This record gives sequence, structure tokens and C-alpha cells, in this order.
Amino acid sequence: MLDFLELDDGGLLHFQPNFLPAEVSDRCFEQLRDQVDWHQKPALFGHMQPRLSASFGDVGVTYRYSGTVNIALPWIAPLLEIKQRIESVFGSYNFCLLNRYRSGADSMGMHADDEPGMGNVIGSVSLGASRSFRIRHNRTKETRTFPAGNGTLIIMAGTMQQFCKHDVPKTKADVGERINLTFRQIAMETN
Ligand SMILES: O=C(O)CCC(=O)C(=O)O
Ligand SMILES: [Fe+2]
Repeated sequence: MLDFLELDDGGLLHFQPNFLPAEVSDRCFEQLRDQVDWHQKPALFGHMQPRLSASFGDVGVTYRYSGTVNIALPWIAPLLEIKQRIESVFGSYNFCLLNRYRSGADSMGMHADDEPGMGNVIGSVSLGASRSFRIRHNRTKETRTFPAGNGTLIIMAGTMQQFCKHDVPKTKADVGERINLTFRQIAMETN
């Protein structure tokens, strides 16, 4: 069983640098960067998301969040390889959202992944440049920062999405590209 940090109000977080061997991280980073059809998606109020993204998963899985509809493309080899490695230690997943941060100017704002139909276990793997992954408790405002580097695994579980938010802030440091994979279990839409 993995060790989980116990957050206030029942959130659980597992943080494991170098979960993937460096050669797997390096190869998967290059394969995903070069093979995936990356898109910059619209955000709220006519803005664009400050990053690129893509969605993969089992046939028929659709993930809707902040006004975007993301129909899963069929799994590709590097994603299946990493999915199997995470599933061998924790959880099971039918969808993966990929985010590509091209430089320190790309980011993800504070949010929770608490959409209806979203399983409470999210397995997140980072590839490429290291960026700060921050979590903030909604009530206590306690904030913690984890360095999400090449091959790092972060698992969010328990009630974390109900009581905490997380982000990847912009940085002025001269950082290279980072690709993050969040594996999720999403309920199939029945209508
Ligand atoms: O890039 C990251 O580490 C976080 C990604 C994230 O929070 C998400 O995809 O919902
Ligand atoms: Fe998230």
C-alpha cells in the first residue's frame, strides 16, 4: 500500500519523485510531445487556456469541464504503458487529460476536479521540466508545494477535491517544457 499524506477533512495525497525510471520518462515525453495532436482550448470570457491539452481514454468516454467537451481519443502506447504502471500501484483509470506547459508562462489556475461523474482518485504523472504543484485547503487556506519533476507520481484521493484546490503557477524561471498526465475514472454518460 502506498503512503498517503492525510490532509484536513479527509483528503489524501501521495507524492513520489522518480516513480518512472528516467529512460521511460524521457522516451514518453518525446513520444507524447511529437505524436499527440495538441490544441489550445478556449477558456472563460473569450480567453484561451495558457497551455496545450489533449484527451485520451476508453472508447465512448467524454469529459466536460468549464464549458469544454473533451471526447477521448483511443489510447496510444506511451499512455497505456504509464497507465499500467500507475494501476499496478493504485487505482484504475479510463481517461487521461494531457496538459503541455510550453514554458514558465504556461500554467493552470486554482481548481478542483470535482465534476459530477468524476472518480475521487486521480493519478498524475509529470514528464519533462519540473514545475511546482500547489495544493490549498479551502477552509484553513494551508498551502503546500510539491516539486513535480520528470517521472513524479502524485495521487489525489479521499475527499481532496471537495476540500482543497490545486494549481501549477506561472514561473519567471527559465524552465523547459513539461507534460502532465492526469489519469481519471469517469462515469459513462448514459443519455
Ligand atoms: O499539471 C499538473 O500537474 C496539474 C494538472 C491538473 O490539475 C489537471 O489536469 O486537472
Ligand atoms: Fe486538476
